[in-house]
Amino acid sequence: MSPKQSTPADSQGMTVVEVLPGGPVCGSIQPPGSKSLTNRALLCAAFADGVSTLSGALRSEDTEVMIEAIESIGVSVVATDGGRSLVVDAVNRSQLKAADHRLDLFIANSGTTIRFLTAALSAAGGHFLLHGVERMHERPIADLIDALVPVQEGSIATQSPNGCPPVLIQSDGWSGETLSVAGAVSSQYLSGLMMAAPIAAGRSGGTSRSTSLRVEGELVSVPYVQMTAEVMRCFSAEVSLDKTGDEDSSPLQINIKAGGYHSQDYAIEPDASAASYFWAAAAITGGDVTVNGLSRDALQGDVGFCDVLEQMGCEIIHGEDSIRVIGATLHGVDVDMNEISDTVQTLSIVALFADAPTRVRGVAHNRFKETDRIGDLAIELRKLGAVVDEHDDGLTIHPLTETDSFSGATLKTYHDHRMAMSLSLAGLRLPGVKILDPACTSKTYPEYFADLEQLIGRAHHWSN
Ligand SMILES: O=C(O)C1=C[C@@H](OP(=O)(O)O)[C@@H](O)[C@H](O)C1
Ligand SMILES: C=C(OP(=O)(O)O)C(=O)O
Repeated sequence: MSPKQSTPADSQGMTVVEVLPGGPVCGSIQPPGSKSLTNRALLCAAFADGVSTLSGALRSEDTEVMIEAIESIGVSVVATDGGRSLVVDAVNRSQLKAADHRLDLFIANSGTTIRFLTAALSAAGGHFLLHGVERMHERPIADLIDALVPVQEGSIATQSPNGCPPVLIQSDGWSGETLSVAGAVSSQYLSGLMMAAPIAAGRSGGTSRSTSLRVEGELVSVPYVQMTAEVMRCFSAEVSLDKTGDEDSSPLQINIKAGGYHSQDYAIEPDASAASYFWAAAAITGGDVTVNGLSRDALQGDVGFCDVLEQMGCEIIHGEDSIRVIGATLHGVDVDMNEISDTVQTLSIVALFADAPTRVRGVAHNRFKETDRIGDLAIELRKLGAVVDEHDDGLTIHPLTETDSFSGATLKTYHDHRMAMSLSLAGLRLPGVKILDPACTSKTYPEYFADLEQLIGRAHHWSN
C-alpha cells in the first residue's frame, strides 16, 4: 500500500500556525480512528488465520509505520471504502521463518509500533532490526527486552546506551510460557507481550500452549492494558486479568489460553486523546462541543478526561454514541492522571483559565514520551505567562492573571504532536500564540488544524 501523505495538504512548507481568539466554540465533530486501537487491530490481524477488515482505522505516521512494517514481513494491507477501511491478509508464518536475511524495520517515533512489534517478532521468530528517529533511540525499551530474554530462543538486545532502540532480534520463537515484566515506565511492554502470546502459542509446527504474564511492581496507564485484552478477545484470544492478592498494589497476573488469532471484521472507535482537544476548546471558551462516536463505555480510558473537566466545573452530557462538554467557570483541581497521561498537555491549557491552581500527579512516565512532557511542557506554558511548578511526577499550573497585557508568544513543539495540538488551544483565548512545526501533528492527526478550524468556525493563520 502506498504511504499516505503524512502532512496536511494546506500545511506543506508552512512552519507556523496561529489559532485566532474569538467567542465560545460550539459544534460537533468526530476525530479520526484511535491510534491505539488501530495498531492493536493491525497486529492481531497480521498474525491471524485469514483476512480481516478494519473499519474506521487511523491513517497517520504512527499507523503507517506499523502498516509498512507488517507489509515488510509479508502481510497484505489494502485500503478500501475510500480509504476508510483496511483489508489485512495475515502473514504466512512459514515464509517469515524461512527468510534468510535480516529485515530492517523503520518505526519513526511510534512507541506502540516498536514495543508491540518487538514482542510479536520475538514470538514469531526471524531476524529483524527495529529502529527509528533520534528520539525513539532515547525512549526506554529495556524492561521489555529483559522480559523476553528468558523465554526467547536466540538473541535479543538493544543497541543504544541505557536500553533504548534500535532493537536487534534473532529469534527462533519462545520456549517458555511464563514471563514477568516491569510496568512503571510504560504499559506498552505488557500490552506487547500479551499480544505476542497467541503468536508464540499459535506458531506453525509449534505446540499450542498457554502463557502466563506477571507484572512486577507498579503498572502505569492501566486502561491501555484492558484495551489490549479487549482487542485480543475480539480476535478470539482467551485472556484473563487477575490481581494476585487483595491489596490494590497486588501484582497483576495475565493468563492467555493456548490458541492463535482468528481473523475478524473490526470497527475502530474515534481517538479519545484527539477528542480531548475539542472538549478542552469548549471548556476554555465557555462553549458547547459534542464529540461523536465515543461514549462512557469506550475502550479508551482517555474518555475519562471529561471526568476531570466535570470536576473543574464543566457540564458533561453522556450520550449513547457521543460525549458533550459545556464550558463554565473553571476551578483548579488536584488530579492523578496516571491512567490518562496523554491528556495532561490538554489539561494544562484548560488549567491556565481556571480560578485556582491545578496539580497534576502520577505522570512521571510522561518524561519518556515523544518529549519530556513535564519539563518541556512547563517551559512552553511559562512563555504564555503562566507560573508553573515542576514536580517529579507532574506539574502545578497556576492560572494566568495578566491576560489583557499578553501580546503573544512563539511556542516550540519538540516534534511532539500533543504539544502542537494542546498549545494551539491557548490561541482561542490569547492573541498571537504561534505554534512552530504544526505539521508534527501528522504522528496521530494529520488533519488536526483543518478539523479545528472547521469546529471553531474561524480561520487560523499559517505562515512560512
Ligand atoms: O498502549 C497504548 O496504545 C498507549 C499507551 C500509553 O503509553 P504508556 O503506557 O507508555 O503510558 C499512551 O501514552 C500511548 O499514547 C498509547
Ligand atoms: C505517547 C504517545 O505515543 P507512543 O508512545 O505510541 O509513541 C502519544 O501518542 O501520546
